[in-house]
Amino acid sequence: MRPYVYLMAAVTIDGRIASKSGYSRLSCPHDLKRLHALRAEVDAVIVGANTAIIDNPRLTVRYAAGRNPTRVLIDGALRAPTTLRIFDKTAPTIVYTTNLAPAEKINELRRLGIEVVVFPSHRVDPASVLSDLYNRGVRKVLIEGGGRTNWEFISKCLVDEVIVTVTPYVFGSGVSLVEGEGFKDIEEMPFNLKLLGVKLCECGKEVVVKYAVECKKVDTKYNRLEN
Ligand SMILES: NC(=O)C1=CN([C@@H]2O[C@H](COP(=O)(O)OP(=O)(O)OC[C@H]3O[C@@H](n4cnc5c(N)ncnc54)[C@H](OP(=O)(O)O)[C@@H]3O)[C@@H](O)[C@H]2O)C=CC1
Ligand SMILES: Nc1nc(O)c(N)c(N[C@@H]2O[C@H](COP(=O)(O)O)[C@@H](O)[C@H]2O)n1
Repeated sequence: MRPYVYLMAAVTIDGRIASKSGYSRLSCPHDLKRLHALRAEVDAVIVGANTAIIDNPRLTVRYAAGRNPTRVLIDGALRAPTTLRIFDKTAPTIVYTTNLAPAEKINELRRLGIEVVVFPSHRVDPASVLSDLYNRGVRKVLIEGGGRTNWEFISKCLVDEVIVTVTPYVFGSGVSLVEGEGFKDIEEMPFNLKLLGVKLCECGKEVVVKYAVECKKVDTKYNRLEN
């Protein structure tokens, strides 16, 4: 079993979530309120190593009412410095890493009270992350990027809902919403996207688009949700 999975991001009109320099602050204050309201609704928020290192995010609920979710970091080689905000005491944090992680860094994080799960391989398996979170009582998850992490989950049909805010900017290069090996055509996509809604942001400059991810083939082991 796995939790229900949301993926949320703000993109430029050319589909970038960050510029070539790593700049990513795209959302207006209204959109940030939506992000924080969703954080308050879920039990856990997932980010990848680059997002943790570049943004140094808090991943807490500040612009909406509600409790902080558990923060989840996927960091294969455990590159994230222990001084990052994601390791502070404001909310629990779980790190998923691999056998590439230095033992001393794992111990350092554990001494800080961080839960560290080490996969016995060179890769973190996203389906196993979700099933582990489910076993810890997590029923709703928000994936907050970046592009590579989004690919890891969506390419395996491990996302249920995508919420993208299109903002009035163009980067021309940088990080796309989804960054991976890619699909050669729409037939190769393992899912269909069903439009759930479109909303003009309160700021009048951004558009929020919501899609349901419908898997073409349901993997009974990993894609099964609790009913
Ligand atoms: N505008 C927006 O809404 C948002 C923008 N962003 C931006 O996105 C950018 C970062 O995106 P991106 O560079 O794609 O990086 P990610 O944040 O997705 O991090 C990718 C790294 O995480 C580790 N990782 C992810 N999945 C796995 C796995 N299954 N197994 C092992 N390691 C894994 C890898 O580290 P390693 O290579 O060490 O193995 C990988 O290189 C930042 O600039 C950030 O600001 C982020 C979120 C939202
Ligand atoms: N939805 C969304 N819109 C943007 O414009 C963003 N830059 C992000 N980024 C995500 O939010 C994290 C920062 O969180 P804190 O404010 O520090 O709590 C960042 O790391 C991305 O995951 N998202």
